[in-house]
Amino acid sequence: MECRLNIKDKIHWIGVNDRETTLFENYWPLEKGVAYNSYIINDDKVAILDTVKFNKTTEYLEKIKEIIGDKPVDYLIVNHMEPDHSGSMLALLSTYPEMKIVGNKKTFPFIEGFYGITKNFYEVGDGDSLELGHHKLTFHLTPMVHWPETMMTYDETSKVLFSMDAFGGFGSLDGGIFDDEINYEFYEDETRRYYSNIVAKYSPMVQRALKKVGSLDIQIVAPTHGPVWRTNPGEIISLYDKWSRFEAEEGVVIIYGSMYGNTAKMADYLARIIAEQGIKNVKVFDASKTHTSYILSDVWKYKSVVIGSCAYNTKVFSSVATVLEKFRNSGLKDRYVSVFGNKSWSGGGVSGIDAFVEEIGWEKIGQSIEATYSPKEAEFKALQELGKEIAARLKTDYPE
Ligand SMILES: Cc1cc2nc3c(=O)[nH]c(=O)nc-3n(C[C@H](O)[C@H](O)[C@H](O)COP(=O)(O)O)c2cc1C
Repeated sequence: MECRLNIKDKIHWIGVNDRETTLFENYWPLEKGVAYNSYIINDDKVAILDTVKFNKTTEYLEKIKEIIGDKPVDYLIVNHMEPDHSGSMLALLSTYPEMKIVGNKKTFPFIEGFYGITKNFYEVGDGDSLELGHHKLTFHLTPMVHWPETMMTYDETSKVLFSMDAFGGFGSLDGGIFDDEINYEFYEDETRRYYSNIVAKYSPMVQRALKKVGSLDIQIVAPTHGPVWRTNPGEIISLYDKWSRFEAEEGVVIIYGSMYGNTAKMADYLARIIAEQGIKNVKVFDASKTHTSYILSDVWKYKSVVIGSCAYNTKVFSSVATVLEKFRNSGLKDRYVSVFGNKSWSGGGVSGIDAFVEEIGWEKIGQSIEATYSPKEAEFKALQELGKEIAARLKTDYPE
């Protein structure tokens, strides 16, 4: 992509696309790639905001050179130290040895620990400013969104918020880089998937950060992944606000684990009942087929969750157990939950999910339904009642 891509005034996007890495953090699928966004302000002083992952360093350094020619880079502003953004730092410092590395006091131990760099540090505190000539940057410390050292940088001149991973999403930038140039629905989904997978555990800190930058006049949100939000920055800010308050939409996510189809049959039956009641957003996931990444993203979106499992060596089936562990770790609150499953002797699946429900504190709808060998008349009747109860609750919560 054109490396001179201008954001505003003297600010350029110098990010890169990564379509080779298959798993983000070696866990979350990147079916549509990811972009590592970096920005350069080519003012009297040259400042770069965050770098890119190490696998893209050569391309990245070329982009910088094309913009600034023989000028040196004066500052590298480190909003976030995760290696997908700091991975080219050492190469950048080797190319520009006089460059000052700007961070807060929590940033520098990461720099030394990861890269052995101990010099050129320029420490800033909350509210400090840095003049580049025309542009004036201020620093806003936003710890634990989602690492200890995280901060955001605001350009007072151009009203751009460099927000690091906050407001970022999966998906490479395929030509379109601004919110008015892209398929919005795709990037909204991928941004929610990124939020629920990567940032969500720290939702209370996200709320704190939103309050902190809420008084700024933000005309452009420039995150380190996903689109740059220039036409409607308020949209992504309000989505983040909604997600970090655990606000949900009308809909049901049914997740099941099944070896021989009996639990799957119950899931499909329940889905049909709920749809018959007029609930349009009903998603059914086989936990053994769909990566937890996508399930978590939809559970972040919809209010009602139904979890089903066969009994497996006295426990919840392994693929469902993985999903439950991710739910637990994500800190998600305020969901409805219902439970079903199958056994052939003393069980373990349904009782395991029940223990999870007890622990996570979501509101339970209906009684747990457990079939033995295979679901029969009694279980189908119970599923009918459950489906109606879930739908009725949603209709009350989300009146048309
Ligand atoms: C490897 C294996 C382990 C099982 N462990 C248990 C168990 O611990 N307790 C139990 O009641 N049933 C156990 N079962 C039986 C299944 O849970 C039962 O047949 C159930 O109906 C399967 O549901 P499904 O068709 O959705 O896979 C086990 C079955 C298999 C194949």
